[in-house]
Amino acid sequence: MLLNLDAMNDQSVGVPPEDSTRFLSGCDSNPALNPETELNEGTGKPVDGDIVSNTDREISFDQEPTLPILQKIMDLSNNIQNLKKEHIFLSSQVKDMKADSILGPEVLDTLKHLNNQYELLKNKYLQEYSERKRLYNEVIELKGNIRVFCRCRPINQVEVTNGCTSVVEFDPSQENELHIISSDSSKKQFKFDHVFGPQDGQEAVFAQTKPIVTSVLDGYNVCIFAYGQTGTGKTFTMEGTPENRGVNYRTLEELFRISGERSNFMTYEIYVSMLEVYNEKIRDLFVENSNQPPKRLEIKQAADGTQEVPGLVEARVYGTEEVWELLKSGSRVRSVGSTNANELSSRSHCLLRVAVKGQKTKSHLWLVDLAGSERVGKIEVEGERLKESQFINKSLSALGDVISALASKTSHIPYRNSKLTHLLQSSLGGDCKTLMFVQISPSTADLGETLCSLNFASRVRGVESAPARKQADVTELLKYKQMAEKLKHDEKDTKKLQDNLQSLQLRLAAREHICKNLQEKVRDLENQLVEERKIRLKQETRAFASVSIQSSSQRQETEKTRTERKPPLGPSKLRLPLRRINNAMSLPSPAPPKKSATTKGFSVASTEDKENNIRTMMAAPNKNALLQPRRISVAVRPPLPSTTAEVLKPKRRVSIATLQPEPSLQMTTPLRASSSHFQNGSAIGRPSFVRDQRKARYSRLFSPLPKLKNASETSPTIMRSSSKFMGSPPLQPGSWKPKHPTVVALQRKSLVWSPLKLKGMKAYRKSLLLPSRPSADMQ
Ligand SMILES: Nc1ncnc2c1ncn2[C@@H]1O[C@H](COP(=O)(O)OP(=O)(O)OP(=O)(O)O)[C@@H](O)[C@H]1O
Repeated sequence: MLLNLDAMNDQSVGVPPEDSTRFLSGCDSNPALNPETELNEGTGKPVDGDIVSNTDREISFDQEPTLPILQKIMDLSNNIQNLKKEHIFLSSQVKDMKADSILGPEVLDTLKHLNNQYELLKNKYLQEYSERKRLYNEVIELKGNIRVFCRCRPINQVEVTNGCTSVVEFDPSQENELHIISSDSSKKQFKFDHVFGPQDGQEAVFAQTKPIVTSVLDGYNVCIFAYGQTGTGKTFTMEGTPENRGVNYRTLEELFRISGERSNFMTYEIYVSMLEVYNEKIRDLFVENSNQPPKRLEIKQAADGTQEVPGLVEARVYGTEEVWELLKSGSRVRSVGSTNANELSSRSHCLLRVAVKGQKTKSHLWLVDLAGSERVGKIEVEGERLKESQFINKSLSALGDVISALASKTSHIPYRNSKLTHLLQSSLGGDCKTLMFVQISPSTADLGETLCSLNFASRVRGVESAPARKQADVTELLKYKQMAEKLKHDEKDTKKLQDNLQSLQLRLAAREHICKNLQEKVRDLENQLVEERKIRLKQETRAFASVSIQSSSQRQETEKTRTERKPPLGPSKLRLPLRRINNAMSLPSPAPPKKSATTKGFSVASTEDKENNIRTMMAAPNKNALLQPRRISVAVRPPLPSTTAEVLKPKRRVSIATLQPEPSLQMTTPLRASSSHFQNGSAIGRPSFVRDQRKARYSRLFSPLPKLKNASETSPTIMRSSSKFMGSPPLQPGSWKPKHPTVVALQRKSLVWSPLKLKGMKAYRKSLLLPSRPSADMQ
């Protein structure tokens, strides 16, 4: 700030110039404090050229006292200087802050980190968004791509005056069905995806519609139309009134809201067009009526396969108010006419097209207010109105055909049968979503038309949910249901099997335990047997030694006795052949046989059983029956033709008796001796029962072999038995030689035949030899 001191001097009255000069000279010495000096910003030094030379204009204030104004100037100059200093200081501070704190590396790092986080969150959000979109779409598809809502308007004043009543009944608990009371008081039920009653406002309607319309932002084509008789509220539902705005306005409002929400990562452009199809002609409703004839619009197929109307005005919209004005202007242009059903009846189909252009997508939403569907006769029209009605009906029936074809998934969809369906082609079918509002009147006067509309809507919905689609769903459901039942059943079975397995395992464990015990017992018994055999062998060896000494003297005597006493053998027919022990027959017994030890085909009866069998056998009249080969206890002997008393006598083993070796051959086996007591199947010349059975047995076993005079002396039975048992040919004195390996072995070896030798006959040995030893004589 420069002060014009010359001027000041002129104005200063009574101030001595000397005093003034003195006063100012102090300020001059320091240029920074000189109010006239403009300091260089930053250095605080005076700017060159701004230094004021006070020598030229020295002012002396000596003569006059300092004026108050001058004092004020001085104060202000001081203030200025202070402020300048402060400014310089603050400037340097700002410079420092810029360099260090604001854009320092830490701040930059933080910013970078935040930026990364932002990108990450943005990507996550986009992923979630696409997933939500997919799920949302699935929900819509599950509900059905073609959905039908029914809306019934309230009964109006005219209808009340005319005495009409409501024919529609709603069940508040069932929001998707309604009943129509017919003239005969019968009720007809209709079901839809949702039913709106007279009390349901525009908000409630749009709440159900919203999920479908917003699909357009996700790239789906959507078509919503209102169908019904004239005056039932189609225009009210779609356009609404300023107080009760309809689906069209609310849809655009919602689209703006969502696009605003997504504006951070997605940008949408929204365009609207409005047209009507009147008498099969397309008219642009955004072109105001003028005196010129309206431009004729046609439908063309675009390169991407969509239907376009070249020349149709498409207005980009940015907000709801703008939309409302456009809709109003379009509605004004629409063709309306007065019918006796509606003062301002829509005589055309009004279509509002909303095009949404996303970053990669472009989709269309059609909001259609159809012309009244009533039958021609109903509204008593003629002339131009009649023609309109015919066009309307034709196009509505074409729409019905298209929806039916879509729902039943037929290969040909008749889109081109009307301008309406042709226009909607790319928004009807495929993965497009379709919603139909069927508007009805509650009045009794409109019952016929109401039933017509409801039947049409039911057909649309019913076909949609019938074979092609719903049935597939039902089949799938049934399949899952069956699978679930099977699974349940299988689980039950598995549980049962597990229980069974568990019990079997327990039983097995118990059996194993028993088995182990039995094995131990068997082992003990075998050991016992071995011991016993050893003892017996010793005894037999001793007995044989003593017997062989007396054998020569006794042989003569024995033979003589045998020849005298031995009765001839019975006829061979009556004698039963000796059988293999495992092929022996059992005797028929009236009583079931008692439990006996059985080992691999060998049945060993108890002593009591054997006796019973013998008795039964004796009593059996049919002897052939006895010959039937059956398993028989080796303890049982076949009956003999001799007396009962003889039969009951203990017998010697036939097998032993049949062995007839060469007389010359000196047999060392005790088997040879056994036949000496056996003649005609009965033991002769031996005590009937010997108390010491073992001794008796030994004596029998080791008695000298009988001398056979000739072959004729040998009983055929014996021969046969012998041959069967040992495989030896009929005996020829002096010529017979054993051929069978067993016999040869027996002759060579000094051994006693015993069932003990049989392998695998543990039970046999156990029961026959050890525990019931006395029964051995029965063999
Ligand atoms: N749900 C409703 N609530 C209140 N008023 C309704 C309702 N639905 C229809 N209206 C009224 O009924 C009258 C006829 O409705 P609107 O013109 O919408 O019928 P429309 O089906 O479009 O008839 P048209 O086919 O002849 O154009 C209007 O006055 C409208 O306000």
